[in-house]
Amino acid sequence: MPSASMALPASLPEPLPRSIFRKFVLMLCSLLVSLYVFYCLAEQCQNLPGPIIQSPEEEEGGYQESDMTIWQSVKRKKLLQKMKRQRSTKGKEAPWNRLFVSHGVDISFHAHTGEENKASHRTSMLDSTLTPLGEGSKNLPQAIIVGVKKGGTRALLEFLRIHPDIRAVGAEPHFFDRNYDKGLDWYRDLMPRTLDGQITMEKTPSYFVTKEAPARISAMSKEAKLIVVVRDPVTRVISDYTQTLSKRPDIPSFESLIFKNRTTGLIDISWSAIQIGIYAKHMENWLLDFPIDQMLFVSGERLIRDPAGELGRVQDFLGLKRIITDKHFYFNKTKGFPCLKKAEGSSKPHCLGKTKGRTHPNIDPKVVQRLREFYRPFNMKFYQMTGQDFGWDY
Ligand SMILES: Nc1ncnc2c1ncn2[C@@H]1O[C@H](COP(=O)(O)OS(=O)(=O)O)[C@@H](OP(=O)(O)O)[C@H]1O
Repeated sequence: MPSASMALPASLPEPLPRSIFRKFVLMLCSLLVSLYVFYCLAEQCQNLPGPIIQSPEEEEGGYQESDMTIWQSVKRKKLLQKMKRQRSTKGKEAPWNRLFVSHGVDISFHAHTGEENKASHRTSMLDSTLTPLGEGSKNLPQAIIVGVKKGGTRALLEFLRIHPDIRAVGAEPHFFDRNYDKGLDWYRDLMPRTLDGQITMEKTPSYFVTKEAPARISAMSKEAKLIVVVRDPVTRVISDYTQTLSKRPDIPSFESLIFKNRTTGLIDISWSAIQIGIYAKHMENWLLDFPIDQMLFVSGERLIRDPAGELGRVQDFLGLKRIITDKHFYFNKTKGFPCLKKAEGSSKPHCLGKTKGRTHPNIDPKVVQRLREFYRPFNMKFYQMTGQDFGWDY
């Protein structure tokens, strides 16, 4: 019988001595471990979001997990799951939690939102800034949904997010009203990463009524495209009141808030909810800094009746291919609103959360009529300015 060593072909090199081989494997392992640790640390730092102040007065509950949260890629989703796993193993004291606390920032969206929802908002904030290392760059927004409060701004943003060429920050940054002193770098850092040709967007409805907002946006970019979702000012003010009522059930009645003098029917224009609906007045301010063709006015009513039609106009305005069409929507009878058939990367239908589409209280028709009269001249002026009849006056 030939021995084992004799069976080896003569051309094979001498095997490495065991001790050298072991050292080599050990070094390789430690190199791989350090690379992995380095990667994890870098990834976490990259994805920590900057603080955002979200007033419960504004879009309370706007951006929930139950809302239409669109993932731009499966890769992002995987990363998020990984971050969630890391967070759950580290408990409540995860680094991003500590960061929010240490900044003293409350990013909850609703005064009445439960703790569970608050946690999901926090996750949503992370979602909106989550981007794998090296994928694209953060840019200042080229298009902003500037208003109006309760107009349908969340629906528009969430629908737009289906478009592969749009990347939007989920929460409202409130940069041009409340956070301007934080500077443009702070603002840019909130934005999601974009690839060449993709448009960065955000929405903050209170910009529309902020005196300084037009000049500040223009100072950032004279070419910025502005989108205003407008809604019948009468329904808008009732919606605004309904939102406040849901948080503070003890507020005075709608009637007592809108009238300065109930007997004479004098409307109290010092109430901010009334002021917001005087669109023509706010427009004068915007037109000092932006030409009208840089502004698009979306009908909040048509956004509900025919979302694809309004989305078509918005995509044209943004210079994008009409990718969002009828086939993306279905009407959810229970919700009473159009919803998305599926978010990207998901096969499930998605509706906005329960704070969107609340049942409004019944208001005395005479009071509604008085409000219609009040707004009519301002609406006429607004139709003239925009060249669009929104059909609120009949
Ligand atoms: N698809 C869909 N689903 C649900 N809700 C929809 C939708 N499209 C428009 N709307 C209307 O959006 C209203 C809320 O407007 P905003 O998102 O601008 O509110 S906020 O200012 O950000 O708080 C909200 O107002 P209310 O009905 O008064 O709750 C809705 O009427």
